[in-house]
Amino acid sequence: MKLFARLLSHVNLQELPSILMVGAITYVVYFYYKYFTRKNPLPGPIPLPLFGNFFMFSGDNAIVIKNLQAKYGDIFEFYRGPNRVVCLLNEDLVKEMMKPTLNSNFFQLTSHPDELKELGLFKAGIIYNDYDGWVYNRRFFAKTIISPAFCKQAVVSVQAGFEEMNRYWDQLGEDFVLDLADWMKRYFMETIVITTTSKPANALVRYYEILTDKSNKKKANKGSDESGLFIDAVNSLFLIVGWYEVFPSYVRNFPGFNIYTAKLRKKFFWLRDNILKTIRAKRAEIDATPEGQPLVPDMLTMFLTINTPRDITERIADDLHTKSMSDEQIFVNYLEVMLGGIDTGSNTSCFVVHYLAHYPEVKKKLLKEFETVTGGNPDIKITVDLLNKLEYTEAVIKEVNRVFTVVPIGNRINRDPVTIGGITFPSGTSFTASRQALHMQKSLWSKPEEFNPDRFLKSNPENKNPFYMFGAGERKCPGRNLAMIEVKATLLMLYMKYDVELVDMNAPINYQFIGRGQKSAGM
Ligand code: HEM
Repeated sequence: MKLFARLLSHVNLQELPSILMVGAITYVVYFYYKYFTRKNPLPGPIPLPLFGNFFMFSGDNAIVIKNLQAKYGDIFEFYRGPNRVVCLLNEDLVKEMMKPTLNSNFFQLTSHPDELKELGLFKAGIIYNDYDGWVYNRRFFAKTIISPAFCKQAVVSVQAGFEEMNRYWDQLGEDFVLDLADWMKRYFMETIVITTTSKPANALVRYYEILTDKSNKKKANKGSDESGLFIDAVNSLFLIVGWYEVFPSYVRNFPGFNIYTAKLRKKFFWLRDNILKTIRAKRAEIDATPEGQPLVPDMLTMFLTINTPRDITERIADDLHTKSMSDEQIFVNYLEVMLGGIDTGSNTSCFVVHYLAHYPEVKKKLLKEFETVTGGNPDIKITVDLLNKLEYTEAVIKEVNRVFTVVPIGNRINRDPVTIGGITFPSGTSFTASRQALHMQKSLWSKPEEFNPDRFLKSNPENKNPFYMFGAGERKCPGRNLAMIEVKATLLMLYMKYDVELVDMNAPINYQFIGRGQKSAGM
């Protein structure tokens, strides 16, 4: 940057437009020279310099990829920003990538995780860490989240969150048409924040206030106080992280884009400071709790006490990972809980509601299962044991995810050269697998276009098929157990209390996979 500034100081201002023009033309010529002489070219749409095929992906990525598959076949390429991505769309092509091998050739998820350095996410937490850092963080994350004490507490929080939402719905009255996608997003945010910190995010109450505010003041100032800013920053997380993942620093800092980058950075660092404050307060709270008095088994308390004399994690640490976690490390893990656990759960729940409205026979069977396990009591205290009995509900959730996969695509980078589909790719190639396409493969699923939850019943052989709702391999979703608890409990409470109808039965699910304004329409 300094060199660039020094060069500029020698330039006559009148010559600047011509210099910029020559620079731009040189870049475009260089980009297309590299593009047309690339190794192992695959079919695929022609990219734009800097942006690649970014503009094609403005809607639902899974649908864009499905359309590209129809045109180019099961293996093709596109450009994410200036980086080439090889897209793989059948089980034979992805099986090597999805093997559950530790430190596999496909450990890395993004091509330039170092771009996340500016946000403090590179070599931290789980998603953007190197292998050793990942092992440490993932071990604590995954073991915390499946510990019986945590799951028990999570069920309590989910039920309390639903009851709170229920009170607002009652106050809104029977004739009020609910935007379920908005409510679910807020409800999942509330329950995820409570299970992580034991402190409310006030996401539900704020939404209720905004909906009922006659003066429109709250609507206009929706992000202005602490909880509003928190909700807004969490809602923008995917966008912020995605912006850094896709666009290298020279694009992010390009005049014009730099203003947008600064806006995203501001939100991110506000959130970081806010979360660090919560973590420090929790640390102080633990220190002030007398020995012998039990600590609440939320995720922060577990992280903060790992490898300390107050360890409440039922000894999830081992001889190799003896360090306690720093506030910074805990911050990134908390951020990843929100990145992984809010939109996924809320959208899955909405998609199920959509499919149940269209498949009354399935809904009838589901309601029967709810009736049986609860004895018909809509106010029953929900427990993990009760949720484990919901086999058909689990089958419905999986089948909805098969036909409408909530995280439809996933990325991997190879460490060593690899041969896939007879083509050898150099190390560092970016691959994208479409989980949605794999879930529709005719050779694996009988009549894949048909919605049939029975295929996921334990007695059905299709239940053993490779299934990617939670991904696969060493990076398979560590939150899957919690996710199933939350979604099952939510559906149980919703359908035991309400008869849910869609406003518009003809409206398809309106979904944009990127994390940006994800919505399920018609509810
Ligand atoms: C219905 C809900 C959920 C779905 C469908 C889902 C799906 C996924 C998928 C597909 C992956 C990528 C796996 C791969 O690349 O092979 C993933 C990763 C991840 N998920 Fe989830 N997830 C859900 C809920 C959660 C929850 C509740 C949490 C945390 C509380 C969570 C945290 C994570 C994390 C941290 C990763 C990254 C793992 C790694 O890179 O090692 N997810 N999830």
